[in-house]
Amino acid sequence: MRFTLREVEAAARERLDPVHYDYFAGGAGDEVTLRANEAAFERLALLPHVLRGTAKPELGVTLLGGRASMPVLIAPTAFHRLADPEGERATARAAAAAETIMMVSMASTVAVGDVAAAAPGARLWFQLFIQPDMAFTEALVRRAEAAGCGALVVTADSPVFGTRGRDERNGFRDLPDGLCCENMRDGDRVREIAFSPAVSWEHLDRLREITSLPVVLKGVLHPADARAALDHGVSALFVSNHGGRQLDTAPAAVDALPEIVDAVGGAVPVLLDGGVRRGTDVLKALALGADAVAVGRPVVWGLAADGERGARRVLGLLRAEVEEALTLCGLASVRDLEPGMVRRPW
Ligand SMILES: Cc1cc2nc3c(=O)[nH]c(=O)nc-3n(C[C@H](O)[C@H](O)[C@H](O)COP(=O)(O)O)c2cc1C
Ligand SMILES: CC(C)CC(=O)C(=O)O
Repeated sequence: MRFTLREVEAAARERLDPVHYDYFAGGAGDEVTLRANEAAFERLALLPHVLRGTAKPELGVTLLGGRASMPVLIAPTAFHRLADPEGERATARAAAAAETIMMVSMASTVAVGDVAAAAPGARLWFQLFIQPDMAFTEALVRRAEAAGCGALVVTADSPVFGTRGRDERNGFRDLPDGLCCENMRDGDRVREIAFSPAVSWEHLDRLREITSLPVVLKGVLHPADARAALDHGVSALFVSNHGGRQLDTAPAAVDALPEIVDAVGGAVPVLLDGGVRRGTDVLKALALGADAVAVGRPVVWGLAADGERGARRVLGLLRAEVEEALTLCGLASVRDLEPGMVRRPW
């Protein structure tokens, strides 16, 4: 039995090809940001209340008109079939069982429509790297709409693909034969995902013109960009440094959160990912103003360790930890978390 996310990761590591483990685990540059994401949570202390006379705490949240049974969502990660033959189908079934939202990566190894078909009742959002070829971007949007996705998660932190030393040293460039980015099919070819520094706010405006789906802007760290995003009509902001895989030495996600929350001023929901490994991390992010968090690697570790069951286990562990931490903090609901409950001990 695996009792913590760390144990799930250790089990995944044993089962994965080391090259694929490194792809999932690694970060950009010296992995400063990768380490900082978890370290920043550890540095924060939770200040509990006592004698509140509460009952079993309420964990549910409503985001963009949809409900999640807990404030822990599944961040978009690529290539799930490297971790498990069922790939994103298994992840989506685990998401449906946990009644939480799965963000399906544009680089999924199962097409988004097939992910939806495999997991009736799953709440899916589609992650998009805006392609400079807006006609193809529109085709992707239509696939996401047809699959019933409830939002587009536009990843803005990847004008180029970050350099990950582990992948360079391992020579990991391509997916094994038989696997590809299924959403990138275009007639009888599979397109490469384009990462382009030319993508701008104008592209975001054009995207909003071609779809009525709400847009979640992912990868925002600068408060000025959060304000600009509001001017461009985004429906939610997603504080993220891509799990330390893009700009190394960008701040830890939870350290960047308060300024973004301040800039947003409650106008739209704020999400966060990066380094969430414990229920107490979830409480800290919510106390500092996030409406929900997402986990990337932990779900991949669950998948690699034990397929759909492993992904369910990860989500179940996080749910139990959030519930226990809320109870120990004397809170009746995730909504009762406030900034005064988080301290930097020094
Ligand atoms: C293996 C892997 C693949 C990822 N693929 C994508 C992706 O396709 N699109 C995207 O927007 N973010 C991607 N991310 C970033 C995640 O959405 C998320 O920001 C990050 O994993 C959160 O950090 P955590 O892994 O510490 O939870 C990926 C991250 C990992 C680890
Ligand atoms: C294949 C990539 C699009 C996935 C990604 O964003 C990542 O590896 O961080």
